[in-house]
Amino acid sequence: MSSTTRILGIEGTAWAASAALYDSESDDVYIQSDAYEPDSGGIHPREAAEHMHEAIPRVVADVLEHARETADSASEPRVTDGSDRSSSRQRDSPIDAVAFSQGPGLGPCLRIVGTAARTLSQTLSVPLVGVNHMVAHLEIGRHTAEFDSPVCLNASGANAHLLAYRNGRYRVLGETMDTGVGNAIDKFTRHVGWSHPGGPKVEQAATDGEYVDLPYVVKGMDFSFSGIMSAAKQASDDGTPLEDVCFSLQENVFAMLTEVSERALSLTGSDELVLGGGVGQNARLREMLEDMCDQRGADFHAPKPRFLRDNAGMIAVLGAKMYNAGETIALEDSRVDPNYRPDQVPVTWRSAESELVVGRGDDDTEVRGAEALVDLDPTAGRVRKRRVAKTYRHPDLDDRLRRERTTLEARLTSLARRAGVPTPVLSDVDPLEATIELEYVGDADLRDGLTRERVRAVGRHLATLHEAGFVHGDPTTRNVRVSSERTYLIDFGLGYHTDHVEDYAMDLHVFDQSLVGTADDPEPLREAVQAGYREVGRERVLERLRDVEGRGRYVDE
Ligand SMILES: C[C@@H](O)[C@H](NC(=O)OP(=O)(O)OC[C@H]1O[C@@H](n2cnc3c(N)ncnc32)[C@H](O)[C@@H]1O)C(=O)O
Ligand SMILES: Nc1ncnc2c1ncn2[C@@H]1O[C@H](COP(=O)(O)OP(=O)(O)OP(=O)(O)O)[C@@H](O)[C@H]1O
Ligand SMILES: [Fe+2]
Repeated sequence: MSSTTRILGIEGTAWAASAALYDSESDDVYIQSDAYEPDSGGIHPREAAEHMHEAIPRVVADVLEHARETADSASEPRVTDGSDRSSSRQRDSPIDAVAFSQGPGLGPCLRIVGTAARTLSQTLSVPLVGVNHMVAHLEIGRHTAEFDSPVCLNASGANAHLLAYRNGRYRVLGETMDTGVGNAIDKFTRHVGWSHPGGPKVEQAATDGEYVDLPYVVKGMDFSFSGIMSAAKQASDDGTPLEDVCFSLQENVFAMLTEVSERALSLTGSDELVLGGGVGQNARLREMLEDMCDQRGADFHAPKPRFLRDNAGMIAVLGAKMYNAGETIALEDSRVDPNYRPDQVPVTWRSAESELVVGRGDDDTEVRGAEALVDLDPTAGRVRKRRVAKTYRHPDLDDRLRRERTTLEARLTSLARRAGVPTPVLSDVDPLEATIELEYVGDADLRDGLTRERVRAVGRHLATLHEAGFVHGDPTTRNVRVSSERTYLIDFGLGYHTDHVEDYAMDLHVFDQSLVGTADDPEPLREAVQAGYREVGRERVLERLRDVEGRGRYVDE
């Protein structure tokens, strides 16, 4: 297709009133933005909407003028037989379509963007394209990296999640269980009296800091910031120097994001990672991700800052891909959605060949997991697992995590077997070397041999652990080994003792996300886990699971 596509994009989900022109032939992205800066506190939805009301018309007018000025040099719009997409451009329109952020975001802001987009589309007689803001954060990185099938870490203000493409959708492999990563940092800076946005200030202050211990919470590929944020506020109230708190906050929060990204690469078998979102402007976060990818031989790409923070360029670029796939919407379908999730979007603009092929070779004797190097000796029936140092993590944090997890893995693997769940028998533990030796079990990972029966067994096993008062912590389709007779749970390093229903539900949620991320037809399997769980466990946990799944985490003011 030689014709050029020209899309005008509009963004205004929270703080950035932004418009952009994308020209597919030159690949040029012209962006005009006007930021809302609160006088005090965080983002006030009403004030932000007032800002949009005032600034959106201005940035749109500017970009439209640019589009008119450059229209002559773009391929001449024609009104012909309709066989060529460029022919649909109206004779007097300098663009082919208007793309706008349809959600997620603050309702009052989104509505102003929606109205502006509808008006413009009617004035110019061009179609509308409704863009999911989070998918745009992801696609801009895939576009500028020219990666085929990356895992994407979205680290923005109101969100934090890992996405990977499977079966026509971007699946959420993991996400924050409470606030977005930028909002978490901004809340801390508000507490110490710094103005919004706090991220850049924390980055600045962190340069002179020293490491102090703070909480570190990951659950499979999910994570939570509430504990570390309260601890950081407390530490500063108690007089810990702010630069030390900022430094340690960055070290822990970004190490958590890097760890879950590595786990997603390991689970999907992808060797490409892209970063998206405003927090991606942080140099320390980019450094950690780069380092992690280097260590495991994966490619990392972070778009330029102008494409990381909220901007209409990413809306226009994805708008063009969607427009070319025929994804325009009628006026009556253009309503905005403050809770629009990325996995609700049918991805029609990508070819199916870019699907990841996952699986482990039969003759591999050394496997690199997300955390460990695992030497396999099926003949001798033995496995040696070594948690290697992660150079991206602060050495104090790294030592602590590797030692704790090795000890926990040993203890909980045995405890689970005593409770009646098949697990490998342990032969040696060395916490200082972060090494354990255990029995080789199963013929394949569950990921490579998914059946309803096996998944049902996992449901029963998880319920058995929960009834015994602990969680697995990282139940994925790679942390289950299967043979013709048995289904084993392995890799208990993220497990812990707890009697909270919420923790049990999270354990199930982590497994559920891994099914959605790795199975071709996850629905019957998702039902099978719950059926298995119901045989042994409590209904309350399943009820809580539905609650966890239903939580909207997008807008947090
Ligand atoms: C729904 C949408 O409105 C929302 N947008 C959003 O959060 O804006 P974004 O531009 O992606 O990210 C802003 C966040 O990015 C943080 N930030 C900016 N520069 C930073 C830096 N150098 N280090 C850490 N955080 C930084 C800010 O503190 C703020 O919390 C989202 O994408 O979640
Ligand atoms: N006891 C075992 N018997 C057979 N295979 C095993 C055993 N332990 C590990 N493996 C294999 O090695 C892979 C990685 O092991 P493990 O999950 O323990 O490492 P990890 O680094 O914690 O991985 P991740 O965090 O990605 O789950 C497993 O998916 C499995 O294929
Ligand atoms: Fe954003």
